Amino acid sequence: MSRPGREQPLVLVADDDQMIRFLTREVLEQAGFAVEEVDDGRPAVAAFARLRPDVVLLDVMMKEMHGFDACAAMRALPGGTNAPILMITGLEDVDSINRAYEAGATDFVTKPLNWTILAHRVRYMLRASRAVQEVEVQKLRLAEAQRLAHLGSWQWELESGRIDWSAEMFRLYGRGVGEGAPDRQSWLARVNPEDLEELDCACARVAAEGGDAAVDYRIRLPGGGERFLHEHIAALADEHGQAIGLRGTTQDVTERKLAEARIHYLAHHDGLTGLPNRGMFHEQLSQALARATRDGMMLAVLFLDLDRFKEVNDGLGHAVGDLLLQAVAERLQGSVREVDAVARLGGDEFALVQTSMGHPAAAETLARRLVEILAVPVEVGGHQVTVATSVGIALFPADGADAAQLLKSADLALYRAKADGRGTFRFFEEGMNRAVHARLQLEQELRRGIAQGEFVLHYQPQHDLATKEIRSYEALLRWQHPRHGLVGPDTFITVAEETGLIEPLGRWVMQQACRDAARWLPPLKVSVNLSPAQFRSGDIVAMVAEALEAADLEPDRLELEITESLLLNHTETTLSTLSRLKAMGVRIAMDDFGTGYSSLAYLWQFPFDKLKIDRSFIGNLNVDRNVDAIVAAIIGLGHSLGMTVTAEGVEVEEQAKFLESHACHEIQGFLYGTPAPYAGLLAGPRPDPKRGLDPHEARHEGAALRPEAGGDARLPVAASGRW
Ligand SMILES: Nc1nc2c(ncn2[C@@H]2O[C@H](COP(=O)(O)O[C@H]3[C@@H](O)[C@H](n4cnc5c(=O)[nH]c(N)nc54)O[C@@H]3COP(=O)(O)O)[C@@H](O)[C@H]2O)c(=O)[nH]1
Repeated sequence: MSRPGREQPLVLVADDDQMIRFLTREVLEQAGFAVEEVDDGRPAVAAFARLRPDVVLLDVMMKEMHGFDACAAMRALPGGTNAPILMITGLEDVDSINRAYEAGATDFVTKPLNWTILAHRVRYMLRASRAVQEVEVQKLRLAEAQRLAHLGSWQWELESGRIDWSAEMFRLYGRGVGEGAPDRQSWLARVNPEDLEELDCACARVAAEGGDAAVDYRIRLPGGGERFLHEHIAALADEHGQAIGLRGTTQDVTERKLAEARIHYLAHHDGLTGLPNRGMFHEQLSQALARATRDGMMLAVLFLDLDRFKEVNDGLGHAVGDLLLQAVAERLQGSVREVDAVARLGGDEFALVQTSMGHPAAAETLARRLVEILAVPVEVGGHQVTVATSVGIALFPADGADAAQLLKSADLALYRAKADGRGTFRFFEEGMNRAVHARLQLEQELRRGIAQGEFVLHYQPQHDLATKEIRSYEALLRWQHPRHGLVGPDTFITVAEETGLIEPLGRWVMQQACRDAARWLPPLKVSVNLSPAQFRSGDIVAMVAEALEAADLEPDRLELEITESLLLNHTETTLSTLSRLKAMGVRIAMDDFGTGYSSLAYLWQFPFDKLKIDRSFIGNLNVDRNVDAIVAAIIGLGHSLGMTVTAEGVEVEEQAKFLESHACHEIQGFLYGTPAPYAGLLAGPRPDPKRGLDPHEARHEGAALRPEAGGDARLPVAASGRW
């Protein structure tokens, strides 16, 4: 029962009467206490400070400092607040007793002392003191635990309105611990008005019905800012079970709430642009649909896709691609009303809900504006980037009754916008579904056809107009479809380009054409068509070099036909690729010349080896004088620039005569030979015993009608390793 490190409890006895001190010591030592004596108030205070006794017996009447003052002084010392101090008064008057309590005495006894019960009295005091100490320790521990857990506690007496707060409650509310408990009004004034009703109702319910309740609410801190609190409220009942008050525990859950809010945000927003993601857009659209149904209004779903975003990503890097997407998101947000929702659905796809519309024209106006705004070049990562945007529009209620259906319709409309030339918008129409379905089927078929090796090359000769000798063959792709027969490239090239299948397909064409040409006698050449999509994906220079090397074909026997559309975008990159190909020794031909918008500008920028006059001009030769003049001018241009001029689509003798009279170098067309399988070429020329065809004797007539021999121009099946 004594202090730690002390075997017996120590009693400090302060009395100026030596006899009393002696007798007290005798009694207490016999009862198992250790005793320290002093004869006045001042040494008593000093001894208290030094020894920290477990109990003090303090006489009131002493010479220098009486017991009241000594008691008050001890209380002010460390450890003095709860120390058990027994005052010994000689006077049994009320005034002395009051003074003793006022000075802080724990209890008092009067003289003459009853020696029999003194030791018991001291023991009880000591026990009571220990209990108080224990409670104090527990309170401190509880306060510390509450502080660590940000857990406050409070009690509210209903009748008096008195509210007690624990120290942590003050801290939670951003107030000084000693500031004094609040009243109901000042407490609730701190609660966020949006949450007040819920908290107030919960308190009222518990007060009226008993039991408990839990509420989450926000409070406003004195210095600004908010804190989230979790409140557990329980009723305080009297012995009859009647509610006399409320008590509660209050926990700071700000961090958890913020983390939850962050998780919720991340789950519903796109990390790159901060826009709502697909899931949230679905929710927003469903809510907008519910409102539109209720108000009998129209709404529009606009589905946006950036045209050629992949080129930016691949060409300038993903960091630039990301910046571009952020810039697009900003522009989109800046172009819609606050009530309209904008979202990034993934990749370069964005979507928008336009609400409260009276007429479809509003959606058209918005779509037009978006196409325009997004077409303005963006400065990202030191690059001026221009992307066009295609927009598909679906209207509610006409094009779908729910979010999923509307999105599908808008997607189909987008698909049409892209197919119709990009950088434009289209409204959903019945029938789009069927068209898209057919296109998807074609894509699947194409994949299967590639895997099965169903593609073959046909060759069409290009004749020297003066000598009538074949200068080269143009390789033209055909699909030997198991059900549809021989399918021309116009049916599938666009889908191959859009799906990226043009890359493996084009690679195979290049390899096969080089392999075939290597079997012809020099200088017979082969022309291969290149799609702009092939320039966008992969390294075309390496692809050509590999094909030449694998076939052991001299580069100057390969001619690459490109169209003006290739030069419309990223001219600099494309021109540099073309220059690298030309530097390898490969010849470059401008196909379909005259059909583009700025043909002449391209001629000035790149030294093409050949110009192929588009067959739309040749078909109108001798029919339209203007066409005659244009064709004559193109031939003259080719002569001046030192380029070979080839006329495509020559079908009748008169056309050939016109071209001959204007010194056109080469002609290609059904008049001199239709495209035919490789084996069909043998119909005219005599094969070279060592290598293949002799071009000077080669004639190509009716070859297409001949059955294919050997099928060596077929696309190899996947097992060949290249696929
Ligand atoms: N990227 C690739 N494109 C290719 C490849 N193979 C072909 N193509 C392109 O597909 C388009 C259609 O080609 P095709 O159906 O083969 O038509 C060619 C000829 O058959 C046709 N032609 C030739 N002479 C005449 C004629 O006298 N009259 C007439 N009506 N048509 C004729 O012209 C097409 C060749 O044109 P061009 O390429 O412009 O020289 C076509 O655009 C092909 O380029 C491929 O492997 N990759």
